[in-house]
Amino acid sequence: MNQPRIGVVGATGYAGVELIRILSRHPLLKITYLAAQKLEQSETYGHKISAFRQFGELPALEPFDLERCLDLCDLVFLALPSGISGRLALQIHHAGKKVIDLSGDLRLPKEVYESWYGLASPLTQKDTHAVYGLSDWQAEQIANQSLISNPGCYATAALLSLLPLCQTKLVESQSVWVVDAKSGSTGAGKSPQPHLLLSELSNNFYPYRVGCHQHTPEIEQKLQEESKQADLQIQLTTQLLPIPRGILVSAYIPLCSTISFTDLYEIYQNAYHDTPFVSILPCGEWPQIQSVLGANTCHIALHVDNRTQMLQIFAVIDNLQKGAAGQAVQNMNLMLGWPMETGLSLIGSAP
Ligand SMILES: NC(=O)C1=CN([C@@H]2O[C@H](COP(=O)(O)OP(=O)(O)OC[C@H]3O[C@@H](n4cnc5c(N)ncnc54)[C@H](OP(=O)(O)O)[C@@H]3O)[C@@H](O)[C@H]2O)C=CC1
Ligand SMILES: CC(=O)N[C@@H](CCC(=O)OP(=O)(O)O)C(=O)O
Repeated sequence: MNQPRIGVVGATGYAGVELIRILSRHPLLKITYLAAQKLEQSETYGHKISAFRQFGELPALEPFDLERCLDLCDLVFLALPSGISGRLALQIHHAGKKVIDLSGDLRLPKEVYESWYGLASPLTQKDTHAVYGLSDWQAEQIANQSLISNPGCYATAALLSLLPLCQTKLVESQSVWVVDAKSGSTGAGKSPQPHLLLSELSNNFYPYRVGCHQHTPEIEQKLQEESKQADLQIQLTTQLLPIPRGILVSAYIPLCSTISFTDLYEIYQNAYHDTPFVSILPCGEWPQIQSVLGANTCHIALHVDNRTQMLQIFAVIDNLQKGAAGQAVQNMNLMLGWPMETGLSLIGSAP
């Protein structure tokens, strides 16, 4: 079989570069199209992104052109800002190509998207719904699909932490689940913004978009679907850490019945027994962002507090890997019928 031809649009952004880092080592495909926006003319990728300086096997980086993208690709990753990405994803998909959209544009119903993102949704009534690409949770639903909406970074860490609870009777119906989430600065993309200056960010740490973060409905939607509790809510706090990469989610969940650590651990092990990318840590071990940097992995730790009748659940991911490019490549592997770990590292880069 010919190797599938793969394109990346948004190839100079943080998620795009991470995609190309992974795809350039993937054994079963050929990268045939790399595009961004602010380019006068085509140039070598290594000239623009110096980490690739000596890597001469990539196509030239071009200003995006839809016709060329359709001519040159069988499957396209869109790593573009929300508000731009979804519309292009639908155009490319309607032209018969497989698409993985990393933006928030196709993750939510039209009205919900418009109220949380403050942008016009690209969805119309007749659009095929994209499949939500939470690959470690629903690999079967992703296999052989042609339009995937890749989850948000906070949403990935939160959902991997919380979804196994949805199939138990451990939690109060109508309870509010507290999700305290912290991210490194690459989560905000590479566009210059004052709050991302070294002098603002270093030696600093603070919450942002409290009460209105766009991943709130994305997380609630999936939890409600899996628990069949339409009123389940989360209280999400997002915070900016003075590090470039990584997310730590700490979730606090009221219990309505008691459970031992061993039984809870078994529920989580069973939930992720099919994936090599999610590890449940043994009793008393706590996850560290450093352990997942550069890898498409998620480490989850559990604590049952019998004193307060609460569960504490902690998860770490690399926002650019499991939270974006790594999960997107895992989704591609599933879509194309390949083993889902193909081309993906299981080992973090730290220390
Ligand atoms: N960063 C992260 O951790 C995560 C990001 N995401 C999502 O992935 C997407 C990309 O994020 P990120 O890489 O951080 O963003 P960046 O701002 O770092 O990169 C955006 C990329 O899109 C390109 N671009 C922008 N507008 C256009 C256009 N009209 N036509 C062609 N190319 C265009 C930019 O090129 P140029 O510079 O030439 O304009 C750049 O290559 C976003 O939707 C984001 O929400 C999802 C999960 C995690
Ligand atoms: C640190 C930081 O700013 N992180 C980003 C997360 C980016 C992301 O995943 O956003 P989408 O929903 O558009 O994909 C944020 O909080 O908006």
